[in-house]
Amino acid sequence: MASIWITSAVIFVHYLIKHWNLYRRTKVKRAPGPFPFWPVLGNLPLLGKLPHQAFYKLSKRYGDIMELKLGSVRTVVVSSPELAKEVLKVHDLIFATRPETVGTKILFNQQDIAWAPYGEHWRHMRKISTLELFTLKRLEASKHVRDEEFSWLVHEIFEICKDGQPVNLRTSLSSAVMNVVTRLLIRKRYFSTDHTDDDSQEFKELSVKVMNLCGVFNISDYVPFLKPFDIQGLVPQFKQTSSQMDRVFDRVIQEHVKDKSKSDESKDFLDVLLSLPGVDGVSDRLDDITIKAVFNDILVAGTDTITTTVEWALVQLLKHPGIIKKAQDELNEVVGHERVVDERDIPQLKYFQAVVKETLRLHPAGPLLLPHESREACEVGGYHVPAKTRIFVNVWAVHRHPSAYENSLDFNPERFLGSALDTKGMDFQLLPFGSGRRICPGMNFGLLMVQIILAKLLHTFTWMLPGEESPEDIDMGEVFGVTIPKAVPLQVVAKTYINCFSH
Ligand code: HEM
Repeated sequence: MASIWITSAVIFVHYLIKHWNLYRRTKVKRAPGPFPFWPVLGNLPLLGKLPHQAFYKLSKRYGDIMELKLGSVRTVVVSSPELAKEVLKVHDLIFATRPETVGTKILFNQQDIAWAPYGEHWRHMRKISTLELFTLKRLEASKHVRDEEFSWLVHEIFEICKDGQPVNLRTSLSSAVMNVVTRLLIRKRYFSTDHTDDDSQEFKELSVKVMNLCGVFNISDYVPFLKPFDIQGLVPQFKQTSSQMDRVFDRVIQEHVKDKSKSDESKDFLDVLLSLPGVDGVSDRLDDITIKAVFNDILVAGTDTITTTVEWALVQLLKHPGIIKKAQDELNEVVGHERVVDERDIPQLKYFQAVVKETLRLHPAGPLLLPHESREACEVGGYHVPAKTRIFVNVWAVHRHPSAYENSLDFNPERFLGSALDTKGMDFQLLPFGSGRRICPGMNFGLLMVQIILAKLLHTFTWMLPGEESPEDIDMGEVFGVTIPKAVPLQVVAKTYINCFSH
């Protein structure tokens, strides 16, 4: 027994000396950071359950750029607007790739947009997404889908709350958002109480599984020698979900291939993808693997992000009665009580837009963006960043940086009134959608969805907490996953504000 302890101690001391010497011998200047104390795990134990918050706290000690060792992965984290600009603008091309992870390799074969490494395939897919899928024309053409789904959402909330019962807002929101997304993708509506057929059930279960698996932390991605052991038992789940996805999407693709009778206006995303030539420039259509991967991207990236943002907006508004009143007064002034609010009203709703920006500032759905990786060595903030370093832009910290905002922890939409700051990736103190080559391609769609849902909720209802609960009691805890939702889903009671149920 004693010999095991002595051997372990010798290995540990050897490890410390090796790292210390390595640090001292390095000629180039490396960013400061905590000593990678734990053998094998390095700094991983420092991250806890909310890595964006852990990085934020560490940045207070080590600075706006830090280097850490997560398992065996060299990682640099930047936390200020200036350094975010260096990574996403000055060195955009260098940081334009993604690291490979076990899950995304099995689930998407890295043939999607979000997890594809920088290269020909990603460029091609990105071009398709901007020129064919997320165009202004398609956004406008799909307005009726949003109008229908969100007026059903409002009715559903009305029905649940009409006798004073609380609604779990997240459940209702996520079904409505999922329906909009699946209607755009394949003209199908899966998420409703009257859709209980096997297809809908399988699709619902599958989307929940994909979402959960995409958000899971896999130790094998950081400690590669653990990969063959798969100690969390994730690989069978990835594989099983991947083949279930193949089954579901094969069915949908076959249905679409058979039905060629659609007019241009009635084409969905799948029709568009099926009409495009293959990435290789030889095949007459995109291969099924790529199509399925893009579908998954849109389902994962385009649903929870919206639901989470709207839920946080309402939480903040419930905590700030003066702000919700101002937003509702503005809606009443611009829209009035005779009709329902419409997407076309949003440009006139200046205070309301500021509320949405302030929500995206304090609650960015992707607080660390997606991980970037350096394709070659470069310098950031005067420090050397070697090739193949993982980069996290901690926008959660950037959005709280004292150089960017006064009283940065306060929820205060007024800060955006009369300010030209926007969320389109040009202002590096406000980056909820990222910036540069990897900026969110669904940005306009996502922002519009958040705005119109929130506008409808505020215009139609007054909102109250159930029972004796007071705004101070609202739990503000977060959980880390694909997005950062509230740990405890918000329960609220909605009372009708305008009478939109009589017509
Ligand atoms: C409030 C809504 C949304 C937010 C806050 C959001 C945020 C983000 C962020 C932070 C990234 C990573 C950027 C980076 O790594 O530098 C991203 C990427 C992405 N988003 Fe969104 N997103 C939203 C909605 C959507 C929607 C609606 C879609 C599609 C329908 C979408 C599709 C994507 C895709 C495909 C990527 C990967 C881009 C790439 O790697 O080239 N997102 N999004």
